Amino acid sequence: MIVKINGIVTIDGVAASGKSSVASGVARALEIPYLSSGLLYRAATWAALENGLTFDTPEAGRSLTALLGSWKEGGQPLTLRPLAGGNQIWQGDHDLTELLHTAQIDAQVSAAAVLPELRGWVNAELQAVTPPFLAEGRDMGSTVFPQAEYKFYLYATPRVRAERRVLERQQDLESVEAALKLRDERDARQSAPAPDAVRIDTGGGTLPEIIAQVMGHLSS
Ligand SMILES: Nc1ncnc2c1ncn2[C@@H]1O[C@H](COP(=O)(O)OP(=O)(O)OP(=O)(O)O)[C@@H](O)[C@H]1O
Ligand SMILES: Nc1ccn([C@H]2C[C@H](O)[C@@H](COP(=O)(O)O)O2)c(=O)n1
Repeated sequence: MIVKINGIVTIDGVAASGKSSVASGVARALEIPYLSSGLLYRAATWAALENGLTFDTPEAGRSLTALLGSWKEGGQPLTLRPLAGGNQIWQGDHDLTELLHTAQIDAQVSAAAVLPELRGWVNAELQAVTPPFLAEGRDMGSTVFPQAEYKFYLYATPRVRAERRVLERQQDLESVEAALKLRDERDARQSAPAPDAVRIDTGGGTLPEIIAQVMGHLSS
């Protein structure tokens, strides 16, 4: 059965719960783009670190958004390319995507994402996109697109998520699990999923099965 979406689908969830992988699979099946809000937060964190900005001063948020604004004015904006196979972030003609999934960015991104000015910048970037699309992150169905047609929330135990992550990165299981728990705790202080989202435990199936579960809700 072909499912047609004209509006917005949101997928929120905890770190490494499978948001991007599930979003990519569902977006491909629906033939619509998906937008990774986490990638925008990661890119802004990278920009701050590259330019010696810190996140713990009263002017941190303004300094960071001023930097992003100056890049835009200079014709080198951070740009999200919402490719269905995997989102990319470019600055001018440089693809930054590979630089954004490091342990250093993982450790710093929650501190950047707490800044209201940065949250406003990310939300405005996403809200400028014309539907249909799928948006994934932490607060897509609650704050950014409360009007979404369909909302999902993905979760899994820290151990399941850490076991998956160590397959992608050269790190040991215990430290990955500890870092995920810390990021969960920090992220939960600044963003909450929509209470009306369908909750899916991604530990309960393979990736194709979880994608099929989401598709089942969209077609019913
Ligand atoms: N059943 C499953 N559901 C979702 N992801 C799975 C599943 N099984 C394995 N994975 C794997 O889990 C890993 C983490 O997924 P992904 O990067 O999509 O998560 P994420 O929530 O977007 O992460 P982050 O919050 O760090 O950006 C990927 O390697 C993905 O292939
Ligand atoms: N809607 C969002 C999306 C992301 N963040 C922050 C918090 C995350 O730790 C970080 C990286 O996101 P991920 O790649 O893990 O999806 O970005 C947020 O606060 N709100």
